[in-house]
Amino acid sequence: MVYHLHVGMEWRGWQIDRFGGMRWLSGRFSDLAMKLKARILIIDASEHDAKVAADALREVGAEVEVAEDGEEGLEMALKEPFDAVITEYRLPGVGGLQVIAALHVRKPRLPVVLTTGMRDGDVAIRAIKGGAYDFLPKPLDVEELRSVVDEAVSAARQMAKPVEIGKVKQESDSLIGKSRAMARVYRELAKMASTPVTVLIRGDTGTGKELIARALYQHGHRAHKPFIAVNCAAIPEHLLESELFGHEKGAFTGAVSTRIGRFEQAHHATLFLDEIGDMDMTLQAKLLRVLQERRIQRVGGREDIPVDVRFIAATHRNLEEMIRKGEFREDLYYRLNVATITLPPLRERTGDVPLLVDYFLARYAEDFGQDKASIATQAVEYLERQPWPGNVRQLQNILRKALLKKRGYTIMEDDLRELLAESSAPVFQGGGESFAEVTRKVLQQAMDGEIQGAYAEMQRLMEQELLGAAIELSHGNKAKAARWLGLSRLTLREKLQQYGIDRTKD
Ligand SMILES: Nc1ncnc2c1ncn2[C@@H]1O[C@H](COP(=O)(O)OP(=O)(O)OP(=O)(O)O)[C@@H](O)[C@H]1O
Repeated sequence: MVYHLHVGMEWRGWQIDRFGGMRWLSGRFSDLAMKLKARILIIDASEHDAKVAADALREVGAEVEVAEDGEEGLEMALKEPFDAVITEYRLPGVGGLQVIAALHVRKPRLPVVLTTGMRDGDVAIRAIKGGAYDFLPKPLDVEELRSVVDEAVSAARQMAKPVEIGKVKQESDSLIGKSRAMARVYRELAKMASTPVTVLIRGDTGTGKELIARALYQHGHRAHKPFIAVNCAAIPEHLLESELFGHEKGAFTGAVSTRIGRFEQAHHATLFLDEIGDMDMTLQAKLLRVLQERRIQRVGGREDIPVDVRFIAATHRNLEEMIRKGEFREDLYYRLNVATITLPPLRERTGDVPLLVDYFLARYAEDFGQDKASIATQAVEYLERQPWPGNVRQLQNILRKALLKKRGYTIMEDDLRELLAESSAPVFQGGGESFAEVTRKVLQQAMDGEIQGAYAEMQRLMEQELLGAAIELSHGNKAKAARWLGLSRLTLREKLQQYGIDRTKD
């Protein structure tokens, strides 16, 4: 049974999941809006079922191949490049679980989703323990199928798309930057990748924390096993525990079967806990126990299950400040703070801006089918002088927009000035847009892939607007502004810095 909560256009959210618990599907927009650019293999002996799944995925842009039995499917999956595989449990000859086991060994970075019409919860457990990425009951729910496949495809890309450090290669993502601060990051990265220690990656939004997490994984000793990422901020608090720890049948109303959580799924592999600062205090305590004891109990379970996981965590939050406010556990902080990589904000390494500009322009020119992109020297210098509250992500988005706007003509300083003014205009006031219009605009940006997560973006816009207005009305008097806002002066100063709002005096 699926309940869709439609906010605005295609928001897909709450769902009574196939294990009977509430589940936050992906927190992203419908694949219909997103367009799934992926190559998927469906292994199913039922022509009807294969067609239903294939049509549902083709409709959103995926390229789909179908195999009718396990042997053929396995051969295709091993030979050809796919982003994800969907296999039925019951197949003539080589069964679905065997397909999963074989691919887990030979192509551990290829996510495999098991489908079955059997109501036996044991199949799901065996599949996930055997290395399946996820499990879908039949008859398939089209939206659920698309959502799970979309997640699987992004997981596959996170694992398989190489992250090059300091150099540019086709078909790879690159960490760009020659500044001293980035050189330090690369050194830390090299040192920590080959050790099993838990690494905490810190840095403002858009500074490249996810890239670093992928690089740590790819250059680490568990690169031949899966990389499982959980965004703690994208999953509602009360669902996060079950997502991580799993649950036993009957653990809570509606938990109709046992569910394997991400910790267990990441046994012998790597688990990336993104936005760890957004985890609530109770769960922080439970996470600390996992880090110390390396064993878990499923929600509602008694059995201690050993988990051998390499943890990578990331946050853009100021954990020290959170500890002071009683929002983050100090013991967990000390546990996590042993090995850290801190990414510098872009405004502290403006010397890297020209390199990033070259890199992104070349990439986007290729994506947009343009021969080459050109940008005026003054325009690059202008970019070097900006505060970049959204860091590399913001720079990347501005360049993308500039390229689309100029369609092959040289990008000038004025173009960038205009685009930056648009993107950082005080949307609620000066822009003359209503709250509803802004909301729609932000949702549209998320659908276009310009921003990651409309929720965080709205929060950022509101904060920026509120702080900007307070500073303006107080004529730059931070103490006054802080009082009006009900924030400590320290918090306000940090936030102003984060958003690059100055014009202030203490
Ligand atoms: N040093 C870099 N070189 C090249 N691209 C980068 C670099 N840093 C960030 N990016 C790009 O900027 C975008 C944002 O990076 P990423 O998602 O890793 O940031 P983040 O720190 O995890 O942000 P958030 O805290 O908002 O999740 C991505 O498209 C990433 O590829």
